[in-house]
Amino acid sequence: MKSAAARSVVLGTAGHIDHGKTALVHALTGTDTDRLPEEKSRGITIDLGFASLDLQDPAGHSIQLSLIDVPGHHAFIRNMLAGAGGIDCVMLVIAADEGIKPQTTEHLAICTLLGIRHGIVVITKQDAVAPERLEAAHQEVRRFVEHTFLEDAPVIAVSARTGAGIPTLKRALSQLALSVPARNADAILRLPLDRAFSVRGFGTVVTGTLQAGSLHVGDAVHLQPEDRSVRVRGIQVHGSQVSETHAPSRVALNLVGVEVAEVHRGHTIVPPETLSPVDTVDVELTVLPGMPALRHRTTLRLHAFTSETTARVLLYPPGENSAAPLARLRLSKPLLLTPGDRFVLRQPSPAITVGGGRVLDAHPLPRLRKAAANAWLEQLREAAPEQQILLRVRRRGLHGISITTLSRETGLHPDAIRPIIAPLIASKQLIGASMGHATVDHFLWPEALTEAVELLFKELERTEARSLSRAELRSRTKLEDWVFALAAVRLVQVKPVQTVGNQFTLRGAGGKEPTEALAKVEALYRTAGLASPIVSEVAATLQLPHEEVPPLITILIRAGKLVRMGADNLLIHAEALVRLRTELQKQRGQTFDVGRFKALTGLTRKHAIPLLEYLDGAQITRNQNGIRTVR
Ligand SMILES: Nc1nc2c(ncn2[C@@H]2O[C@H](COP(=O)(O)OP(=O)(O)OP(=O)(O)O)[C@@H](O)[C@H]2O)c(=O)[nH]1
Repeated sequence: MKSAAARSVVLGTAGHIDHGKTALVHALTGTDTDRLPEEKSRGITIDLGFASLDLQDPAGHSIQLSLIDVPGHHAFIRNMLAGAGGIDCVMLVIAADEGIKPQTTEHLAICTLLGIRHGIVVITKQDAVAPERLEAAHQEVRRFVEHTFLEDAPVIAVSARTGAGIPTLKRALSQLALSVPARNADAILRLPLDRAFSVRGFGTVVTGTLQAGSLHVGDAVHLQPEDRSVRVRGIQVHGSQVSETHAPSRVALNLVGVEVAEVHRGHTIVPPETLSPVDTVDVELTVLPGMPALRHRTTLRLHAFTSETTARVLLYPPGENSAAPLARLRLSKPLLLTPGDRFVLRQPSPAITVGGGRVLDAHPLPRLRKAAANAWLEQLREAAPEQQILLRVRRRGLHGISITTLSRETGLHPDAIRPIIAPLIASKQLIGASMGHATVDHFLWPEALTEAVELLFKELERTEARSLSRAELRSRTKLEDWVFALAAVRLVQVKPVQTVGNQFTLRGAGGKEPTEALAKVEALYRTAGLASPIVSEVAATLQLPHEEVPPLITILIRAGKLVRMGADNLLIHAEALVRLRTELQKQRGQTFDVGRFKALTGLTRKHAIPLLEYLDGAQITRNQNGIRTVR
């Protein structure tokens, strides 16, 4: 964020055609913002114009005012909207001779819909009217701004032609700039582009009003909605080369990695892998006074920042706040939107502004029932930032949410989310997990953890063996790795479950009353004696599901019924081993090699070798160069 000594504020003009906006910007800054030949020949503004004004606050600190001059002609409202979408405050221009006209009203309404709360009213062309008319214009203006955000704004009469009133206006603009609150420093870098052109020797240059964050020369950024990587080769702010710039500011960027034909107004620059375009948003609507209520399934034009698209309005059932109905907007083209973003809705024909609104959620969950989504939005719309985070974690249920997704959903930088979420974790309103990283970066609603534990427990109860390996339990419950890890820890704390290695077993399972499958497996090994089956053969022989056998074997090993031969997959029933041991003890001191052992026992080499190694390990035989002696 910039220091108070170099405050930067973006001011937009607004007002009816020919009321003197461009002339006023020229009188204030010396810049003629009408640059297009058609603008010159027709004497009207068609597209946005840009200028800057260096002011000082009473303490002598400099204020840089970026001015965006917008067209007043009703045919160019979409250009006006592209400019007004990113301003901090407005200068509503009204000609003394004409007074309030249709676009005076429409522009003020648009500024209100865009959430602009600071501004100034300028009565222009004071030189062209008699003092009585000027006085009447003043009164007309005062009545006009009653009950609007400009109600208490200064109203200053000027003449761009004679320069009268301009010094007073400059002082009022300094005051206005000081009253504008600083931009949200927690928001993710975002630069909606309003122009793209090519400059000989440099290549692609884009311009826009930096809404949030900072840009530095050399930054790797993404161009949305194409999600294209580009690099910032150079930055200019009001004609001066700079190495970095901070929101809010008017910036021109020289980009590497994109041709001029591939980038245009409506594209947005964001940091890589952060914000992404969306085509469905849940919003709070505002309908302008005098306009009929919006109908379900109406199609309108939506304007947000420098973007526009067609939006289909799907109304939620009317709630308590009938002045601001909730709706889902389906956009015909993905746009970059985050909660809190304002937008304007226009009817295509006749082209009029009907309303606008505020984005509540740009990532609605798919397949969520309408009533549930509606209830959630009703809570969200009034919620403070920390409550919003709680609501967002809670609605993810068993899936929980990562800090990256939370950042994308809220539009807030992860570093801004962490201090909000840390007290929520400390007070146990949320559960945090660190997936092997130093920082906690995944979050879960406490009741979701309880639910996950129940899921694991039920899964164990459902299996015949009452025992499952970690991998099997995880794949059956289909929980995210990190949620499973949290639930597995909690499972053994709160449920009658024990773990041995990677095996989860219900306590008491495999005890006095062996289950049917357990008995079958044991019987198979008992009958086989030393020539026992390998594990994969057990499932086939007994026609058991493949994955159920290892847990049963684990239970039998733990119960002392089966003995594992070394690291091999060979298991032998304990009774067969006892018989062999008794047999060998009768032959103490005798020697034999592998071949003789095979002949005596009838075993193949595959069985004989691990069994002999087991006997050596158990100190029943001693091995000297392949010749065993019975101890
Ligand atoms: N007498 C007088 N004429 C003015 C004054 N300001 C502007 N004009 C004239 O009014 C006409 C329109 O002025 P602009 O500044 O182009 O009006 P605008 O509001 O920018 O028009 P659009 O951008 O097309 O909406 C021009 O002929 C100006 O010379 C003023 O203070 N006094």
